[in-house]
Amino acid sequence: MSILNLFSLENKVAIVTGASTGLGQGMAIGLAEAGADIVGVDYVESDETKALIEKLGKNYLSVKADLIKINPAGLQDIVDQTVKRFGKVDILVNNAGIIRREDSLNFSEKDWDEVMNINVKTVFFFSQVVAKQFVKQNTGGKIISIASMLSYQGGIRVPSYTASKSGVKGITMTMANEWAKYNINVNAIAPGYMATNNTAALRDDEKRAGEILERIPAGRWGTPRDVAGAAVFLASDNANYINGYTLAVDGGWLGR
Ligand SMILES: NC(=O)c1ccc[n+]([C@@H]2O[C@H](COP(=O)([O-])OP(=O)(O)OC[C@H]3O[C@@H](n4cnc5c(N)ncnc54)[C@H](O)[C@@H]3O)[C@@H](O)[C@H]2O)c1
Ligand SMILES: O=C(O)C(=O)C[C@H](O)[C@H](O)CO
Repeated sequence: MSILNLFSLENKVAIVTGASTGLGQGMAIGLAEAGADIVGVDYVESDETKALIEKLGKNYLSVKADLIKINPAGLQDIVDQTVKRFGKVDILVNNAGIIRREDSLNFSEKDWDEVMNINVKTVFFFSQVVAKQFVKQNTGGKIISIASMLSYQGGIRVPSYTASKSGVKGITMTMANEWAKYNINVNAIAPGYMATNNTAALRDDEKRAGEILERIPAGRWGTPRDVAGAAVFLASDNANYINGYTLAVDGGWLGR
């Protein structure tokens, strides 16, 4: 098989959380361009994502769910809907995530719990129910979770986000260690500073936006398209021997 064919996701089925906008939409489009049908899970359904995927000749199933409040039974229900529609699951992209900004002296329990729930607890339990499905199918599969620069650094006024993204990097290694024997690859992508809703407050703050831009060796903020190629690679057979790794897509930020 040629190296280019090994990038193909033809006949694969990918679940992408937070596919309605931002990095999730970019990765859903990238995976569909590589051949996958997509199940987009979001609390806001997007006609735009659906239209863009269908334009590529791929199927899009939209599942509405609040990933802050969902429990493992609710996540299993999404897997069941996917299997009912497409017969199987091959790829999970745990992308949906939120950030809450407040001084650590004043940070609330609500902002702690909501961020930890969606950014790390749901990532773990969605991975668990999808991994069980991979074992049942006896196919192996790929799990990709979205980490952050704040998996490596402290950040400012974002304690629960930093805890959650450090957690994503950690559990990526734990799950990879345990599930490699089932041909399941669990990896993460750590995007740098990307121009999406997640960073709107940073980009609105002229001083902070300037400091960030000045520190990015690439000299620009990242885009959803920048992470799409990394997601396609990690979802493909070219990544079969990569496990437990967090890949920075950061314009060089961490190297500086
Ligand atoms: N933008 C960045 O600079 C950056 C950097 C590193 C990591 N990330 C991470 O990338 C991921 C995607 O973020 P983004 O930048 O595209 O942000 P975004 O806010 O543009 O997109 C987040 C998506 O998740 C969905 N979502 C939010 N809360 C949800 C909920 N409760 N239930 C279901 N869906 C929900 C939103 O509707 C949206 O489609 C997040 O995990 C974020 O932490 C972003
Ligand atoms: O550093 C901050 O305040 C951030 O907002 C972090 C970004 O959202 C992003 O996660 C960096 O990878």
